Amino acid sequence: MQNLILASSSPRRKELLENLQLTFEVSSSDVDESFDPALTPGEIVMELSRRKARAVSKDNAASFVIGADTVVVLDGTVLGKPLDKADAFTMLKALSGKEHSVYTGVSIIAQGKEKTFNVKTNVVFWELSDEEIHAYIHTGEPFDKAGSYGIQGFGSVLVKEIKGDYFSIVGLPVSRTVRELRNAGFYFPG
Ligand SMILES: Cc1cn([C@H]2C[C@H](O)[C@@H](COP(=O)(O)OP(=O)(O)OP(=O)(O)O)O2)c(=O)[nH]c1=O
Repeated sequence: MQNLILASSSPRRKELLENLQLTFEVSSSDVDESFDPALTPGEIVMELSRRKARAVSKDNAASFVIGADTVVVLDGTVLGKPLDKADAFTMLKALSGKEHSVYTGVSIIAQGKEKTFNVKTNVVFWELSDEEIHAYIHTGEPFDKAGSYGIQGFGSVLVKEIKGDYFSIVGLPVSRTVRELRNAGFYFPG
């Protein structure tokens, strides 16, 4: 019997895996999310996803463990989650009318083997008025999300174009993840 664990506290990642009707547990641990600023965004999300997966895998060596991490990158600057309303406003104002990249790293640990990859998706925002930004912040949606927006919610209205994998922006590149799980020996019926 194969055991799958999602090493994440993100309700969005849980929902994306649930869509596949997979049976899995959720187990997250507080890992240090600081990173070396000299790393590229792809390296950062891979490093953090690896830390999250390893923290859970160490006590669950027989399971398939998935860790993930998402950041938004605008003109070379890495944007994580906003600290407060003012920080969210600064991020959304900076993203307005521009194209940015969303990087999601995924780490799969299974039977002592580790596979880590990252997926980059570009997103173009409409020009946003200050009123629109304030109204969006008022929804409360930005606060637990990289770049201060959620494309799956009210944030969808801010987005003009997506170039790449929608699911990766939400926090888990589902198809690549399942393909890598299969490569690691996981049986996926779909
Ligand atoms: C850009 C974007 C990010 N996000 C979310 C995905 C992630 O949950 C979050 C980025 O933070 P992460 O640190 O990647 O994840 P997390 O803290 O939510 O969960 P954990 O570390 O336990 O796995 O931003 C959206 O939900 N929608 C979006 O459009």
